[in-house]
Amino acid sequence: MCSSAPATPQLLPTELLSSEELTGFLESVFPRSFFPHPPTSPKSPKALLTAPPRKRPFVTLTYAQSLDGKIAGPGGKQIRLSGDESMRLTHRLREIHDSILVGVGTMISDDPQLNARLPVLLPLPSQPQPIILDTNLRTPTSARLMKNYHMRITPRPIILCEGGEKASAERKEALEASGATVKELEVDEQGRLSLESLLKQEYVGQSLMVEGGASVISTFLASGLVDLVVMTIAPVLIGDGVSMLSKGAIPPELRLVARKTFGHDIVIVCRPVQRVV
Ligand SMILES: NC(=O)C1=CN([C@@H]2O[C@H](COP(=O)(O)OP(=O)(O)OC[C@H]3O[C@@H](n4cnc5c(N)ncnc54)[C@H](O)[C@@H]3O)[C@@H](O)[C@H]2O)C=CC1
Ligand SMILES: Nc1nc(O)c(N)c(N[C@@H]2O[C@H](COP(=O)(O)O)[C@@H](O)[C@H]2O)n1
Repeated sequence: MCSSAPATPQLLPTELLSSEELTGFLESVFPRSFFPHPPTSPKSPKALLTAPPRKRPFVTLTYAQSLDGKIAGPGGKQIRLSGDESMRLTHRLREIHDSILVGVGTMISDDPQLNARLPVLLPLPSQPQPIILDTNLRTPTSARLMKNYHMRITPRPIILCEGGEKASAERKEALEASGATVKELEVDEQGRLSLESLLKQEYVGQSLMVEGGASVISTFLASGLVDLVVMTIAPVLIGDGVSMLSKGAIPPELRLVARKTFGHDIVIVCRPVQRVV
């Protein structure tokens, strides 16, 4: 007799990855400038003292997907895809980047915390600066990012919106009162917040971790501004759901940099290369 599928995949237990092994993997794929100090040292001195001058911040795009290329369930429902080991990798990535970015679609669906809290919550100076691409200021004022800011768990989030007459003074005021900083950014020809312009902003620091969702992943990949893609592939099938690339997205070619098994998941690290037409 046929029974319905379990909500959570029934997987065999695996060994938890050691901290040294995790660090070793990251050191093998990221530039040296990411690891000058012990992991818990504050971010700004790290960035100021050791990073070599770059024309723009280092951009890491990272997300978790199912075997059928989905990053969320039907209607954008958040799904825990990463196992414990690859989730720890995500949190180490958050720790080593100066800033972390999501789009407003993710803010509305997931209400993410975007902090480094695994295996333990890191002190405020080691947390990345949260940045939200939110053209029309749709971020809920009740977002956990604001609550965490008030509890001194994460830096005050920066919400980026379209400027000029289209910016709603009322929404801006409400979001600032709830604990965010709202800043305006140029828009590109498609009317999206300009990624080129974003990467010139001082609050991005020297490294940006882009976590999604699908639209943001797609525009960053098409922009040619991504240095490294770190994707976690979980051994599950979702079926109906949100694909990692939006409809019509033009992805770049990718070159494999590294791959490693993290528990039940495979983490693949790639470098985008310009597509030769
Ligand atoms: N599995 C994973 O690793 C992740 C999954 N997700 C999932 O992704 C889904 C959300 O994805 P989307 O709806 O596509 O929303 P999204 O999070 O990509 O936000 C898109 C919105 O950002 C704004 N935006 C402004 N400038 C932009 C630009 N230059 N490029 C792209 N967007 C720009 C626009 O208002 C746009 O509608 C959720 O279901 C969430 O659960 C999100 C992050 C990671
Ligand atoms: N690495 C990873 N694995 C998954 O299985 C995921 N669903 C996600 N999602 C991303 O993480 C955000 C949630 O962050 P918090 O745990 O609230 O800090 C979510 O919004 C996605 O960006 N990532």
